Amino acid sequence: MNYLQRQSLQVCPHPAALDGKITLPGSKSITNRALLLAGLASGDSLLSGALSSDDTKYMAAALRQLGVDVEQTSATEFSVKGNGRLTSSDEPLFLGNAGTATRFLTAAALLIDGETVVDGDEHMRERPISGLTNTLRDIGVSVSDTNGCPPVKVTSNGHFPAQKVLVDGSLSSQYISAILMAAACNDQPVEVEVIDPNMDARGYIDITLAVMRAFGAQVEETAAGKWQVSNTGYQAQTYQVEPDASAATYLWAAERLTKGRIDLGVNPETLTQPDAKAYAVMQQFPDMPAEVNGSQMQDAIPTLAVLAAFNNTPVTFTQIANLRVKECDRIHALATELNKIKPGLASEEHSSLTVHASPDLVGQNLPTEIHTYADHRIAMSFALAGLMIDGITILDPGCVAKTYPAYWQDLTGLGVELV
Ligand SMILES: O=C(O)C1=C[C@@H](OP(=O)(O)O)[C@@H](O)[C@H](O)C1
Ligand SMILES: C=C(OP(=O)(O)O)C(=O)O
Repeated sequence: MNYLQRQSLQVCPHPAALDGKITLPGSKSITNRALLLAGLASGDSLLSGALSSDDTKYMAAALRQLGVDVEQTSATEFSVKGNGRLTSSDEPLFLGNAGTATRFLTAAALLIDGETVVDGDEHMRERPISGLTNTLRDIGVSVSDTNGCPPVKVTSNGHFPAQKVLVDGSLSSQYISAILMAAACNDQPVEVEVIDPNMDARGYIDITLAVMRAFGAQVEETAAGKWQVSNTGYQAQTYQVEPDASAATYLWAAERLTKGRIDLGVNPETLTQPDAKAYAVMQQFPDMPAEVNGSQMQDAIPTLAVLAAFNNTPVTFTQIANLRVKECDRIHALATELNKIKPGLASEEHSSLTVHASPDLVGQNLPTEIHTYADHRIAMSFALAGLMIDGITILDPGCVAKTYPAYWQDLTGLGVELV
């Protein structure tokens, strides 16, 4: 059954314990960093445990356009043959709605001699990139964006033009990651500093630094939010990608909701991605705390919010304003769809979301069509509500292909019925 092509899927309730074993997809964040750095390196890299999904396919295709020989050699492996530089493409790079690929390649375009156009689908064209394009402009790069969003055009002579860069990462940490990764290919060391060192999603910067170092870069954090990036370039590697922590959150939540045991083959404490922090919060279910600061585990908030609908007491997720500029306005989408299930179930503020817990929802018949806003995380998280409530239908279930194409199959493998 190809669930990705269905217009809708109804999730049949499965209040009994979900038990089984799932092999998680590889981390999107790490796969797209490793693909880029392998592409910037000279020599043959092999990435294993990698994610094969829309986001990584767009990154791989763009790198091919830029002269890198990238081949997906199995469901979880990419072979990447780089020649130490990217070459200009006559055609725009089309990156769908992959924020990582779009932001990382916009900064990498500095290393390309010529003109590079970075574009995405209609959703990506509404996601801000001006924090990054303004930074590039400040260091003398000729760059244009479209009302602060893609398409972006970068014209460069192939050299990173500055030794000091100040980045505003307040709307997306990906801008900072993008600059850091490109900086190692300068012919001089570069100092990268963020305007606010108490940034959201700091854990993604740590992932960037880890993958950079794995590919031979030398980066030192000289003060909070300030890094000295040496001009090492990158070396080809055999590299193992860790499983995706954000994908794991759906299964951790399914386990808590159904009091089951799903073997994901990985200890949450060993995962380096920010969303692994959500595991500890979920372990407190059905008594999750009244306030959860979401700034350092942003992609896990849809999962936690749907779980919170079944908590014993209300939960407010704070410091999550950036959720408004993800694949959709996730605060609004979560509030709207939770309220469709039961009016008053959620309320939103600019940078927070309160889920007014209602454990009595379990076992009720509440026919509800969940609009998913082309957002994989809205689809995957609301499927969890379908395990507990009769009548939950997920519209456009194919949107999960962005990061977890096997999601529906994996649920059915655990015994969940989808109609
Ligand atoms: O760097 C990354 O891999 C990511 C950073 C986060 O985005 P922002 O930096 O835009 O908050 C996160 O939401 C996204 O899924 C992946
Ligand atoms: C925000 C996300 O993705 P992107 O990499 O497109 O920013 C996400 O996967 O939740």
